Amino acid sequence: MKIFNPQQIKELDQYTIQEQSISSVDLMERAAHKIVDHITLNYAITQNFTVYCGLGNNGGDGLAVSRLLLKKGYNVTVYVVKYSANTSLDFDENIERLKKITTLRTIISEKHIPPIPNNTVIIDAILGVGINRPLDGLCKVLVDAINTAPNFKIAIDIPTGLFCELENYSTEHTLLNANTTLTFETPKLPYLMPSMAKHIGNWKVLSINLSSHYKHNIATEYEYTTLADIQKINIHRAKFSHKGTFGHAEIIGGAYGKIGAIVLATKACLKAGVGLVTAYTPNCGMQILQTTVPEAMWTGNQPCDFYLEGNYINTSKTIGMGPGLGVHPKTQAFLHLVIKATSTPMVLDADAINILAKNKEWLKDLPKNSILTPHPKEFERLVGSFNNDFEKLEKLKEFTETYNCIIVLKGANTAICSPNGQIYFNSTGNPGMATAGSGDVLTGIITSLLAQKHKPIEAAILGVYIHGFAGDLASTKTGQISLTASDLIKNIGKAYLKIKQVS
Ligand SMILES: NC(=O)C1=CN([C@@H]2O[C@H](COP(=O)(O)OP(=O)(O)OC[C@H]3O[C@@H](n4cnc5c(N)ncnc54)[C@H](O)[C@@H]3O)[C@@H](O)[C@H]2O)[C@H](O)CC1
Ligand SMILES: [K+]
Repeated sequence: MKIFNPQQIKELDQYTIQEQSISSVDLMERAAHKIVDHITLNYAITQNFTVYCGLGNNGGDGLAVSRLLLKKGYNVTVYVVKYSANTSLDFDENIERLKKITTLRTIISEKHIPPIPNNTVIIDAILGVGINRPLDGLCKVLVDAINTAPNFKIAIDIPTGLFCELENYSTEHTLLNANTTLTFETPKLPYLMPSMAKHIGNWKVLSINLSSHYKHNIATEYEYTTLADIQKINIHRAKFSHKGTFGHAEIIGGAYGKIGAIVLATKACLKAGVGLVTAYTPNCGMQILQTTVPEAMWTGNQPCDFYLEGNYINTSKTIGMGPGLGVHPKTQAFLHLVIKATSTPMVLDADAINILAKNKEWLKDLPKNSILTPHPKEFERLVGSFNNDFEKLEKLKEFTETYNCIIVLKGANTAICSPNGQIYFNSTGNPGMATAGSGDVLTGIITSLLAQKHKPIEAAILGVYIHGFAGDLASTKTGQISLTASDLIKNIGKAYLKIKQVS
């Protein structure tokens, strides 16, 4: 699913109006119905609502929602927030429609903000994507008052005060803290940013059938990977395929006391469908590997605390490297040897990333389209610090473009950035996955998909989706708190089945 910027949202709106021969006020009505459908599903008729409406189309949405809720029998108090003299045409039309069924109240200055009763759900329709400057005056004081109130808050489209682009953004600005944001057609970029969660709350995309033609043809910098996107990827197995068809992966890592990381990555690699897998560990890993993963082959490196360059034999296997590797100086030299000896894309995780962060001049030796899977701290070690999540995304693009690689920046809504700077946010997964070994499982899955000849960007997107999906399926049995990395591995198969089932 594409993520549009405010300019594209405006164009999409206009394009739809022409393509579907629908008036903009009717499009607003369609949007309002979707909001009201959500509200009627979630709130009893006894619930009171207080709706704050601005003077543009976001305010128009608020007026239309208020009218539809009143008609259904809800108790709704509507305030028009008079921060300027200008109003939009669809706002004006909706004022006329609403006036016929209720009395409108107006807030004209910061001195006249009415107290907020505690039994009411607040609906924020003050400003939407049309925001072009930080909140000040009446809007700022009102939003501060709403934020102080303990009431549940629903934002229409975006919480008032939020900017969807780096331009104009500052952490200093006031913005409304919603508990739920009901947004139209597409998630907005900030919804995928950790620092914005407290302003957006739980968000839901409501489709208002905007032009598929426009959506299909317009290029966007950001995408949100949904099940429908994943189902376009071919995971079908042909009848006459054999294990050689699905590649040979080599998982390199582990040290004394950290062999479990390689066990997890190797098992996950198999479960994700690779034909053959070899685990490359220190000698102390051999028995453990052969006992816990009999399907895997083992090859190794003698000492247990570091890796020896002399022992490495370059093969044509697809390499996933890093879990439990350690950062001993000899291991660092070994990693450099491996990346120089490899010409096909590889997966680098954990200590492999930490070693590269210490030796940035080696990054240029990475095979083209290699996939690095840092967590936020590892990412910061690679690219340096940043002031906010918008800047983080800029650094992400800069890095992948400079080093011709793919970064999988792990977290809620993992961000996957391609070498041309396109960013794909993942939609699966849950906080239960923030557990030991979860990253090792991901390394195994992505290496497996690369070995199976998926294009590197596809392997990263699909791998991250499957990993999160397995986590969601596992948590229905274990709950999030008890979820372990082994539970993820057990659910990889089910995740594949679900993806295929509905396709
Ligand atoms: N395609 C869709 O997704 C649809 C969206 N709808 C809704 O329309 C709004 C966007 O409406 P718009 O009139 O463009 O902008 P706003 O209502 O957000 O803002 C109005 C107006 O306010 C001025 N302004 C900007 N910043 C400030 C500020 N800090 N203080 C005061 N005033 C400000 C500026 O002149 C703006 O133009 C979208 O979010 C949806 O809710 C449609 O209803 C359905 C289709
Ligand atoms: K709003």
